[in-house]
Amino acid sequence: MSVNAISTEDGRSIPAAGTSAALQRDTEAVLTVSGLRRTYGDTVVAVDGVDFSIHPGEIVTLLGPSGCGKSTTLRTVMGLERANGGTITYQGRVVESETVSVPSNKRDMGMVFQSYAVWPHMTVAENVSYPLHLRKWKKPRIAEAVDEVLALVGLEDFHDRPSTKLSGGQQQRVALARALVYRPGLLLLDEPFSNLDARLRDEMRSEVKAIQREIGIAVLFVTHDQQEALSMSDRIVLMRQGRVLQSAGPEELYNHPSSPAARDFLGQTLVFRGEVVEKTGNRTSCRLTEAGTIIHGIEEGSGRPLNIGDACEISIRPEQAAVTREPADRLNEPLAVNQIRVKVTAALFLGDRRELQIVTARGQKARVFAPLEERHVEGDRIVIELPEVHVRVWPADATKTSSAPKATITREES
Ligand SMILES: Nc1ncnc2c1ncn2[C@@H]1O[C@H](COP(=O)(O)OP(=O)(O)OP(=O)(O)O)[C@@H](O)[C@H]1O
Repeated sequence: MSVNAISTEDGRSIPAAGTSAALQRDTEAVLTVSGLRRTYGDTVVAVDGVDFSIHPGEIVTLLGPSGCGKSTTLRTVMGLERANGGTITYQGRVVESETVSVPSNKRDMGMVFQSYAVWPHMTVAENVSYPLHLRKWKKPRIAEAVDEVLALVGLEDFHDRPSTKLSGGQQQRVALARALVYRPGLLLLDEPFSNLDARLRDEMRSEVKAIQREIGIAVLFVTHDQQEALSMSDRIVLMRQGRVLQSAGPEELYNHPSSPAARDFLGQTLVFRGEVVEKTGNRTSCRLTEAGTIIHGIEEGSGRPLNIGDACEISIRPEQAAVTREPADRLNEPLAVNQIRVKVTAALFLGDRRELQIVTARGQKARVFAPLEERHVEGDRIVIELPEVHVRVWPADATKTSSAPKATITREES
């Protein structure tokens, strides 16, 4: 499936990603969305001043909870919805603004929907060639482009297969081939894997990413699935209530969320309350409200520096908290810094490790992970260690901007 160059309708040859020609490609944004606004009637503000851009060869993902405006943003980029404000610039020209709205079929973008939208009365090749007939390509070039794209998505042997005789994953590949066949400058993917079973979804994620890397196309991807966003994206635009909360690479977003809302949406978090007792260099030390233990950590985000005496929140990702091997007879002794004592409420075998569901002295429920050799059972009292390098300290009132926590996110009951 290796492709060095891909051909376009007018016979141009576009360098594939990874080739030296591709390295010289234009680094200007393929797509720039600025101040995008979309309302429905007088009451619904679906998109409220969204800004982001996509550079050549990048996968940018719009991620956020249901109803935050992801699909509306994507559909407005595609030209299926009109904007009420802001500008969309694509390949150097404005395609959407107060005065301009280029129709979707003139935008040279490919789109794959959640419901594959493969036409049942057509064969694979007929489905895939359809956009080329609409664009009045000549027959020999259609045949060539269809063969090329079917090879790209691994369907070269399914050319004449009726679309009804395809599995879900194969239909999704047909939809992808149909979106790519005219070599658009941008591929839009709206939750394309959500109808597939878990195994196939994993497989398709890797394949789509490999295809994207191979042809070097820019992608705007919409999902509400954190794992999908983290594994697929070069950059994630995290949205909430029609606005951008934070835009960053997956690791940056996960490790350095700029607000509790961003932190709590992406992944699980253990959160404790406390008070700042010392600040030295990068270290902020807090006394935990519930145990009196001192926790050292790194101050994070939210703009307002903490002072000694301020109420604060201490957070850590569960996988970064370690279960210590504290002997049972020392369990009543004072704790060292960055330790907290908890009780196990359930121990689950996950195959490669154990998940311990825990509760703190003040009733906060959480989960941590332990190696297989740690055979804790319900009712055990254990000590968990919060390594300083992974502990983040926030102003306590910063949570007021936080979105409602998901079921898996735990926070201290106040
Ligand atoms: N045609 C419409 N008429 C009225 N309100 C709409 C319409 N389309 C979307 N909305 C509203 O706009 C908001 C954003 O919807 P949108 O579909 O963009 O969210 P989303 O983040 O893609 O959600 P999901 O992940 O559930 O698809 C929601 O409150 C939704 O109810």
